[in-house]
Formats: sequence, structure tokens, C-alpha cells
Amino acid sequence: MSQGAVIGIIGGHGWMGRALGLSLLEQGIVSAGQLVVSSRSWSGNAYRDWPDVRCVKDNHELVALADVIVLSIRPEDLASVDIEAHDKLVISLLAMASSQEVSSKVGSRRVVRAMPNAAAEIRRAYFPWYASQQVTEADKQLVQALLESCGMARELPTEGDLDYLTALSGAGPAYPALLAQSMLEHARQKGIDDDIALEAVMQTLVGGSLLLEGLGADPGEMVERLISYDGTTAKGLRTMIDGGIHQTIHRGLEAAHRAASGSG
Ligand SMILES: NC(=O)C1=CN([C@@H]2O[C@H](COP(=O)(O)OP(=O)(O)OC[C@H]3O[C@@H](n4cnc5c(N)ncnc54)[C@H](O)[C@@H]3O)[C@@H](O)[C@H]2O)C=CC1
Ligand SMILES: O=C(O)[C@@H]1CCC=N1
Repeated sequence: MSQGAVIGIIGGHGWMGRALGLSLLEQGIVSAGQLVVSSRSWSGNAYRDWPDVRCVKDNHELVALADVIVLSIRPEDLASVDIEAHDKLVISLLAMASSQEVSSKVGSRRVVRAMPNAAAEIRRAYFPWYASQQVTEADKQLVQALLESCGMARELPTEGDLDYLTALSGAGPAYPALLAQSMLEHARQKGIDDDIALEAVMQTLVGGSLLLEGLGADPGEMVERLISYDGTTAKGLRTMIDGGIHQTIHRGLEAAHRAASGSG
């Protein structure tokens, strides 16, 4: 699947790096011998069940061993990465760093920018990616195979689209978490036992999401259907809509998009 390429993940013990590394191994996309990970400081070894994974401290060693380099560090740590990738394929998972910036920092014009989300941990990420001009068709096939180990991967036509999706899907798992937090707070205020409140919120949000996925239709259709039902749900929905929930969500997405585009 990975055409025998050695994959090196800089930051491979971090949240996203570990999710990608373990997904690749668990699904047999790469063998343990094909994976090298580096970290500045690691607490516990996420790869303890895979003794043939090479864990290094020195990114120069990783670059020498790897055919494909994945950058999975925080954007503020990009300045500390002192490597020369010699035009090897580089996949950057960084928000707020353009392919041009990554390219000049790591010494490669074969740069792909990809945007995971927190659901990569359970292999349910939406993982869009954008390839710079020097990325070949064979590179693209490899990138798609690597990223879809974490969920659903999709090539995008422009880098601007990737900046937008950073705000929408990259940050996205935080939005249902916010909704859950708010619902839970309200249930507790109404005197519902903590355990029951949590169980009700989780089962409802997970069940509702699975239902939407199964319907595969415009989510607006479900909202409209429940508004026309004209029962208790309609009362709740109308009050939220009239209170400006759409505008609030759109403002939040705008703010995240501005940050992702480097203008926030
Ligand atoms: N966590 C998330 O939900 C998402 C994160 N991202 C992007 O993924 C990237 C990684 O984020 P996380 O995994 O959440 O961060 P993290 O902080 O969990 O992991 C980063 C890892 O990089 C290591 N590191 C830092 N500098 C290093 C260096 N010079 N050499 C080797 N290792 C180094 C750190 O020790 C740490 O283990 C970020 O750029 C972020 O924008 C994108 C979408 C979602
Ligand atoms: O919050 C962040 O900057 C990263 C990128 C998108 C999700 N997490």
C-alpha cells in the first residue's frame, strides 16, 4: 500500500502524530520497520507494542532514514525545526503555516498540507489535503493512502480551501463538545442527576450524529421536518434560531478561518 516507503513523523508522539502513526500501523499501511518518529520530549511510548518502530530524538537522523516526512508539531515550533529535506515529499499537518513557509523552512518543494481533526484518534477524521505543484501523481496516491488510515481523506483544489476547512473540520470536533457542554450545564441547572445528564447528552449527540450520517441528506431537511411537526422540538429550535444561533456559529467559523489564514 505504501510502496515500501519509510515514513518519518516529526512530533510522532504528539496528539495528531501518534494518531497517524498508530493508524498506519494498525491498518497495515506501513510495517513497524517503515516508521520513524521523533519527539522533543515524550512521556510514555505510544509505540511500545511496535518495537520495530524507530524512535529518534534527532530530526536529521529521521530525515536521513525517511522517504516521506510528516510534520506534526505545533505551528509555533516550526521555527525550531532545522532540517534539509532535499526535495523529499513533506506532509505538513500544521494550521496557520502556508505551503510556501513550510517549503522554505524544510528545503523541499514537494509539500502537501493536510488538516486532520481530533477524531483521527478513533479513525473517524475528515482529513482534507492540498498538494503544491511539484507533488507528483504517485506522491498524491501515497498521500491519500496514508491519510485515509485516519478516516476520510480528500484532495482539495486550492490552499485557500484548506485554510477554510481548518476552521470547519480541523477545529470541528470542538463544536459538538461545546454543544454538549451547554446542554449538560442546563440539565444540571434543572436538577437532573449528573450521571443521568451526562448519559442523556452523550447518547443524544452520538445517536443524533449517527442518524444524520445514515440519512445522508441535507441536515436542514431534518430541522425543517421537526419544525413542521410543530411540537416541543419546534419550540426549542425556533427559539434558538430567533436568538441568532446561525449568526453566532457563522461568526465563530469566520474567526477561526481568519486565524487559519494568518489574519486573525
Ligand atoms: N490537535 C488537533 O485537534 C489538531 C491539530 N492540528 C495540527 O497538528 C499539529 C500537531 O498538533 P498536536 O498533535 O495537537 O500537538 P502536540 O503538542 O500534541 O504534539 C506536537 C509534538 O511535537 C513535538 N515537537 C515539538 N517540536 C519538535 C521538534 N522540533 N522536533 C520533534 N518533535 C517536536 C512535541 O514534543 C509534541 O510531542 C499542529 O500544527 C496543529 O495545528 C490540526 C488539526 C487538529
Ligand atoms: O486549534 C488549532 O489551531 C488546531 C488546528 C485545527 C484544530 N486544531
